[in-house]
Amino acid sequence: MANLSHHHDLWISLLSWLRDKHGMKTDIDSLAVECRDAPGAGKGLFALKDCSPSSALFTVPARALINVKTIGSLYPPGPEGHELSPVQMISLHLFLHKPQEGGISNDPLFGPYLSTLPRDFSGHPCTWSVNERLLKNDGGLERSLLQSLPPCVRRSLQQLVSRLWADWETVRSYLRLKQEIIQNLKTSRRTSAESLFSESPDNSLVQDFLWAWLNVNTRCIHYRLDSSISSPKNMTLCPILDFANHTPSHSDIIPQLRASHSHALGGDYVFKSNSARTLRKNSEVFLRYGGHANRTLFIEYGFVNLWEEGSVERGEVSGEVDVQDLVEALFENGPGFIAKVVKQILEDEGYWGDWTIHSSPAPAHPSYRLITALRLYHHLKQNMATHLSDPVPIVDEWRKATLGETERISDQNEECWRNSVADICESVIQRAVDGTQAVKLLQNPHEDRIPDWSQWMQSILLLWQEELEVSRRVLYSIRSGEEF
Ligand SMILES: C[S@@+](CC[C@H](N)C(=O)[O-])C[C@H]1O[C@@H](n2cnc3c(N)ncnc32)[C@H](O)[C@@H]1O
Repeated sequence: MANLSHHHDLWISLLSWLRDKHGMKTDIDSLAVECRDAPGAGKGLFALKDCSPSSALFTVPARALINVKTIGSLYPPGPEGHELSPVQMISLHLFLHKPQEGGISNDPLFGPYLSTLPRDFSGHPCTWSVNERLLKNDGGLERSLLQSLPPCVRRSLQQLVSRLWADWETVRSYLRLKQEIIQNLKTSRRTSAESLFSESPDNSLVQDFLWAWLNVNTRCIHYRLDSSISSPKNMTLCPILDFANHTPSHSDIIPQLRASHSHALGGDYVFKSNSARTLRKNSEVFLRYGGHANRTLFIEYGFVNLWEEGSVERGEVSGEVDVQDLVEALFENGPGFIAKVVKQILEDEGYWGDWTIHSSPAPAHPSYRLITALRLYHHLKQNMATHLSDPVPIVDEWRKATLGETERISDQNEECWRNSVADICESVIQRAVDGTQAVKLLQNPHEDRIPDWSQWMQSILLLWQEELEVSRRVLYSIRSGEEF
């Protein structure tokens, strides 16, 4: 109960800050949502009243957002052009002003907002990876959790975690050059910088940066600050909105910049209800984070969309599996130096990687990128005796089929790549069966300390189940002679 009321107090403080400091309207006519417990997903946003389609839900003043426009002057470029990226800058700000355990943030600018951010990311796979490295021999639990993940999930996670470590190093180098940032902090608890600049900083500092970085990664949304739509600056942390959980089917909240500010970038952020739906009082208000595959949701956000066993295979739920490791292994096990040649050509032509199989739309199918890569491999393999030293004519034939100038390279080539897809599906099926078995054997080592264990296991099992059902379905398509 104490915890519940603590959260409620933080929410009330946030609203007071938004109203008194930033002039936000927080009466029920202007703020139609509130933060409540969302079982299985932490906190969530809920409607305080019925809201008709396209009605205003709330408007967050521009100055209450955390982005390069509102904090950029605190973190100017360093002497040798050392500039922080938006992710690094916002992460640094959160890192410097992380709330004390069980307390609030002393940040004079955004304290009441930072105090509402989640404190615990122990179920996020990025945390498992960082702790495995920090705790070394004591990181056995984290190691077995990581080893229980499907290989493609582990691989995507490694890429994400590499970004985290690179950002941490950049932020440390920046602070080393601009030590006055820490020296001038009046209210932050980061008053001493000694360990920060040592070769191996205290684990607690790394974990605080991880907390900051995960908040940025899981809560920032697109917000136009730069005239170029693809600029990395176009992101922000946004109070209230960042309590919205994801649903794959639709968005109840539609972000938009206030029309009267459309000439100016970085105006107040207005959120309206969906134009095709009425929101019912007390219903949860969802934001669709994007059409992400479950492995992406898992590594970026630490959860997966829930679905019923069998529904991917029945075509009711869409599933996707990344098979890059198996395709690379196929190339590596090919004759001679073929792997090197194939990689070089596919990289040059923009077809390296992102090789997936999909359960929908029917028929379940390999991605075009996967078919294209396999076509090249088999064409080279069939002609390597004569052409590997000069693959230009082979590549030309492959390119023609890729660009649709010819329908196919040859019937034999079609048969070969289809057989490879079937082999890949069989491998995925086998390892999904083994992987599921291994996860079921994993034990919660500290029942009292990991209350969310069964939820973590459910997510990992669903990732394996998706691998199983998608690959079975694609194998069925291949064996039935489906054309893709
Ligand atoms: C933008 S925050 C949403 C608010 C968050 N639930 C909280 O307690 O502050 C994103 C995080 O919420 C959780 N989340 C969002 N949608 C979810 C869902 N459908 N199922 C489970 N967790 C979800 C994940 O932990 C994710 O990283």
